[in-house]
Amino acid sequence: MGLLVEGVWHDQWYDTKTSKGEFVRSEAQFRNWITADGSAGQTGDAGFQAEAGRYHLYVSLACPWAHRTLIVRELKGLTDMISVDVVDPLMLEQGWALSGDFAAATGDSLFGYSYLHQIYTRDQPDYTGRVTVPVLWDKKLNRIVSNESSEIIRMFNTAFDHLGAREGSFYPQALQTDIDSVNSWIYDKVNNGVYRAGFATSQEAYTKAVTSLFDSLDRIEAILSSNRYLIGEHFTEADIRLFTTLVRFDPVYVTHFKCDLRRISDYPAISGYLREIYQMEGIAETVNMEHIRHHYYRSHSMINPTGVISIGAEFDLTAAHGRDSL
Ligand SMILES: N[C@@H](CCC(=O)N[C@@H](CS)C(=O)NCC(=O)O)C(=O)O
Repeated sequence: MGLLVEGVWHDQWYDTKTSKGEFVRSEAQFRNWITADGSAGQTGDAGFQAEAGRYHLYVSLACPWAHRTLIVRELKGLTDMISVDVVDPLMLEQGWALSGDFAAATGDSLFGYSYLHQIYTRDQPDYTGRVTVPVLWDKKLNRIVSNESSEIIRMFNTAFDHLGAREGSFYPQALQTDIDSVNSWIYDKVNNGVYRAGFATSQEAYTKAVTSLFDSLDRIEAILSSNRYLIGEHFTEADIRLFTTLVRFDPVYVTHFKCDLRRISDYPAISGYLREIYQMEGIAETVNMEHIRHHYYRSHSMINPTGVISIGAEFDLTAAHGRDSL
């Protein structure tokens, strides 16, 4: 675990000293957008026109943020248009590695690099910042388009539609206000909340994060008790974003991140909802529990110095979900 400072790799854990033990996630720095016609998107440069075969994703199968991009790529039918490399599950002294030495890890098919930080410095030799997944790479311009998953899924959602992507939007115009509002508290308290609990280095910071996490899961349980999805009957990107956290919750976050007030299996509506999404066509193939469990338990040595992987609670994702009646 580490970061680049002016293009040089430094092995260091997150600094929580200046934030009273709170984990504060840094902003992603590459914020260009692929668009249908190559015009500039909401931020960044123009010139990233949607083209089949031009773009490449670097993901970790362990990472909930990268997982979102894999799901939208799959559901939008973009698997033949956008290629993917999968990093090794363990993120150690050199950060994300590309040895390919683990089932389903691919190595780097573009450059044969050993570490993801080499992709960052290939684009920006003096880059300062964290080296995170996902990374969306442009094979034509040899540049990083984006390393922000929330924006990558929006590009996948529409930019390739005229090239034959599957129809339908996970962020339809009429629902955008509702989706944005749900995303904002779920991001802060749940998606990032588990990390704020797990990476806290003070009791106060941990208690604050874990309390708002479970208050929010209670709120989600109430919503899902009468609604099939977060936004009524519409399955949207808000559900995809929540799913990638939920599927890691009982197997990892409960024990490894000390999110142990309740388990997802204690929430009937959320459990059914998690199962339903897992069972949607194409989703189960994006879930790799080996990568997930190896990554967390073996990469965060300051949380789990022995590297022992817990046995994990039983939870059958393939059991009947019972959500049809909603
Ligand atoms: N804002 C980013 C966050 C991505 C992120 O933090 N990914 C984690 C893996 S789950 C990572 O690569 N962490 C490495 C690090 O922080 O050094 C996004 O949503 O794309």
